Amino acid sequence: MSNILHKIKLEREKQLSEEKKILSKPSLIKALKKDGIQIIGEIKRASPSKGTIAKDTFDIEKQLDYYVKNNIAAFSILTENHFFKGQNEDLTFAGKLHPEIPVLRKDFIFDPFQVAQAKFIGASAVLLIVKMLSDIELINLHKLALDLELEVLVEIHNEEDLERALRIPEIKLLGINNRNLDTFETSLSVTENLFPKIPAGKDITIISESGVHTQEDLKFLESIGVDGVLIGESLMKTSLLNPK
Ligand SMILES: O=P(O)(O)OC[C@@H](O)[C@@H](O)c1c[nH]c2ccccc12
Repeated sequence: MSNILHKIKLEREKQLSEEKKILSKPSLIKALKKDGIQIIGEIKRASPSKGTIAKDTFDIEKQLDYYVKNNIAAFSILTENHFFKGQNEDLTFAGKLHPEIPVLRKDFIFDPFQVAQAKFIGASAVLLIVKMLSDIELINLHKLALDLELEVLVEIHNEEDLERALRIPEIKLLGINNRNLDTFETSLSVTENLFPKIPAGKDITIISESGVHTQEDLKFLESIGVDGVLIGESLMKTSLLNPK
């Protein structure tokens, strides 16, 4: 490299690290590693299995405050519009209102553009659903996210998904989805059965997703040993935590 290019690069590196700091977000994994079972509270206005979930009076600011008051570890914000009535603006809003809380972009990601977009709308982490992606897509999208300083929640539902997820280099965060996406049925036994098959010692943070409705469900999942749970419907519809 010519001398001047080398000098410019050194100078530019300093400025770039400042620019990166401006976009840096709190870590979802760190938040999940705290003692006790951690809760990720989701903003889910609707879903293909339940139809409309949010009442007409739904106020996202109030809902986020309710989560924060009850010490949730992170927000999960659906940004898919057609089936889940989500929007990118919800995510940006949550991140600006509570900058200390990590935000997971809950969406159906298959295009590298969506990963970059997650960064620029303010996410701490993105979801990759193993079943939606080929091995090569999984590995490439995962790497792109890490390169952009985003964390990745890799979602699995069965042993085949788990095997494929474990082939992703540097996998750090796994989500066991209790919902069967063909039947929409949820069963916590999905977590009960898959959790022991995840190799210990790889330092993988593990959460259980979907179908958590009661304090007993929470206790059961805590007894299995997951680091956290992701809850949507029950938090949107009822006061599963403390009264709103
Ligand atoms: O509303 P529930 O049953 O608490 O589920 C929340 C969350 O796990 C669910 O919304 C979900 C899990 N994986 C997903 C992937 C895409 C969209 C949504 C999801």
